[in-house]
Amino acid sequence: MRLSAEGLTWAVHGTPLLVDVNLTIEPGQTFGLVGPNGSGKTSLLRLLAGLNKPKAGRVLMDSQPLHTLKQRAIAQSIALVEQQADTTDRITVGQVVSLGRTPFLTALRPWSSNDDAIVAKALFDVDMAHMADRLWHTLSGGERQRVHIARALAQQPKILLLDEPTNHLDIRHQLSILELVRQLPITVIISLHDLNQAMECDRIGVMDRGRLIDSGHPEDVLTASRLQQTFGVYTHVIDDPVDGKQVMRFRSAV
Ligand SMILES: Nc1ncnc2c1ncn2[C@@H]1O[C@H](COP(=O)(O)OP(=O)(O)OP(=O)(O)O)[C@@H](O)[C@H]1O
Repeated sequence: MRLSAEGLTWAVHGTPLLVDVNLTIEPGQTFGLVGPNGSGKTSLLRLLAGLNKPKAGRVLMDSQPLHTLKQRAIAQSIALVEQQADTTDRITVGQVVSLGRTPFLTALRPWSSNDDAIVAKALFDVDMAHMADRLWHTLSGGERQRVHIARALAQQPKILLLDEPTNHLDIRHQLSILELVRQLPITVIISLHDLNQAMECDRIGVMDRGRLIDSGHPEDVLTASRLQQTFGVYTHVIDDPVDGKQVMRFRSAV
């Protein structure tokens, strides 16, 4: 499914936080969203997920404007993994992931063994199957993050939005989650602070002070001059002698 933003603008108490964002992500692409702290990545993801309403502009799923759809219909196509999502309920890991099936359940279509299988697969994919019966509040930060991703996977979305999904993960789980989402045959938008990891995306967009200032192929977008201008760092680009891929090393510009 294609996801587009047309002239998206968002403000809080008169302060513009997103300004005229135009973006199209083609079906099946993995789009990396990068930018300094406070540049608007989370704000954009929440608008793309239909959680906040734009002051101007619109979001389209294929040709369907998001604002014409009910939240349940949006949740049947779009899943968002937020940076900070918490619950105080006494709820198990398996129950959290089962919530991903909610948009599809009705009186005529109650929980079935197919839903059990989808939840089990989602837990397996994030390496949390062995903790299905653990209480949520006993989990570590990284384990919680993997469960949130599993809940979104259980939603079987056509578009998956992930807000810094690897920030609490150890390196093995960072790599396996990124590999997992890249291989999903769906449209993925993922905000990342690790610019070397962002290089693995099909396309990249750079946010700066509420604007999408550049987008395109990673090597065209994340140039040394862009990194100096937008992130305030000097960058050395090195060719990895093992696989020939480019690796960035950063040095403070001040
Ligand atoms: N509800 C709100 N009220 C006031 N300001 C807000 C609100 N939500 C976000 N902001 C501000 O909007 C700006 C963009 O925030 P946002 O969370 O979208 O940035 P980000 O790029 O995701 O940042 P980070 O990399 O730190 O996660 C920030 O300056 C933030 O303080």
